[in-house]
Amino acid sequence: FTDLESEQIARFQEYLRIRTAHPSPDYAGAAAFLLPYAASVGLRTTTLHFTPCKTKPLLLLTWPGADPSLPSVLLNSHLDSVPAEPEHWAHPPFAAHRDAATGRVYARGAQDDKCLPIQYLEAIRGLRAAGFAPTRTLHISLVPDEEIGGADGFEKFARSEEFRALNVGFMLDEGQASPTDVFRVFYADRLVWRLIVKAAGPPGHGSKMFDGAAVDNLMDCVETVARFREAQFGMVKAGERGPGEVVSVNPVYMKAGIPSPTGFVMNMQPSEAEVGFDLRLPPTGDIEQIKRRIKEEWAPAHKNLIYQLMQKGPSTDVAGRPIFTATNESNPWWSLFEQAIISAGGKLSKPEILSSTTDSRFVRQLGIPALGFSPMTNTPILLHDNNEFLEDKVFLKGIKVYEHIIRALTSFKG
Ligand SMILES: CSCC[C@H](NC=O)C(=O)O
Ligand SMILES: [Zn+2]
Ligand SMILES: [Zn+2]
Repeated sequence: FTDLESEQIARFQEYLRIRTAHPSPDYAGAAAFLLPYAASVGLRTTTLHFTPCKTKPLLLLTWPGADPSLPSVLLNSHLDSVPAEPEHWAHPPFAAHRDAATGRVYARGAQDDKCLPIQYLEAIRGLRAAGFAPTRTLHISLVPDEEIGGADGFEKFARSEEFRALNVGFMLDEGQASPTDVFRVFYADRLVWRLIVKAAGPPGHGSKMFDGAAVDNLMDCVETVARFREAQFGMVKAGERGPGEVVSVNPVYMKAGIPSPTGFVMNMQPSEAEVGFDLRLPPTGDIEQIKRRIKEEWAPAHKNLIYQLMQKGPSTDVAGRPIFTATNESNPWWSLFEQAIISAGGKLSKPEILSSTTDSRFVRQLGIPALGFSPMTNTPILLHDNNEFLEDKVFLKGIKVYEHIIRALTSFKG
């Protein structure tokens, strides 16, 4: 590695060592690292707050363009990470250990998405060194709380006067790693719903066989949902649909039983039981059809089941259309992005729907085009997983890719 490359890897490790994982992300630590860093590459910095306690900063970094009248380009990244269970990791999740043999940097957030701000800032450093000056203004937003839904983060930001004033024409946000040598890009997120089903039934002796116990009723629900899930997953396994193109429904918690000092009472069948599902639909998915299914098949009242269905985030854009970004000639930003990847020597896969959810949805909802992209090829998908890592060479290559992307997007005069 060159001296610069070694420094870039060290900066990545330094950021990974700041504990920005939930449930108590060190946002102050992240800001104390990122703000002077951004200033050192010549960016203007601002800190916004959308909570009264001011514990959730949103950092805004700006590289002014020669023509501030043109809509700007926004690069986004969330500051927070999901928690890690250190006992299941080969290396401590906040040590950012670099394995000398493989170059893998292990840390919570290595892929999701703490590589991004370092790559953005180092790309800007590289472009400045090459004498490049943007025509359009470039903004970077570093936002809190994406992993918990963004209510105090991008959701409030997107509704703010400060956001409107940025006059954003296009946004790039996180994507997902690619196990092959082809870059992946995402033009939509799925819609997020939460489903809670509660069962009731007569209690009874643990030894008694009878119909209609609460757990019996709940199992009916879980089995019906499992059959639907198998059919959806089957289409993914068969390669007929991408993972973002089907409805996913996964049980995420189950609750039943009568607690006792040593655990649960073992010889009583409880009168209540409950299950929670994470439910996701493609942006064009038919929620009315799913609602009918829940009412008639998954949680019918005649089986003593009641349910709550809650939507998390928007289901259409401000004009009432499904939320996705065009990936054809109708969207000039798409062509610029595609060309930038080619000029960086990369190949791009067919645009996909992301199976999970990002802050992009708040921007797309406003009718502003946004793509999900994380430049990580030949990398296993380890977001939210144990032993999350990113290889140093892949990380460094990403910096070069962003140089091409930033150059192309901020030079667009159309
Ligand atoms: C309710 S929005 C939740 C956002 C979250 N994002 C990343 O994992 C997700 O579950 O996809
Ligand atoms: Zn993420
Ligand atoms: Zn995540």
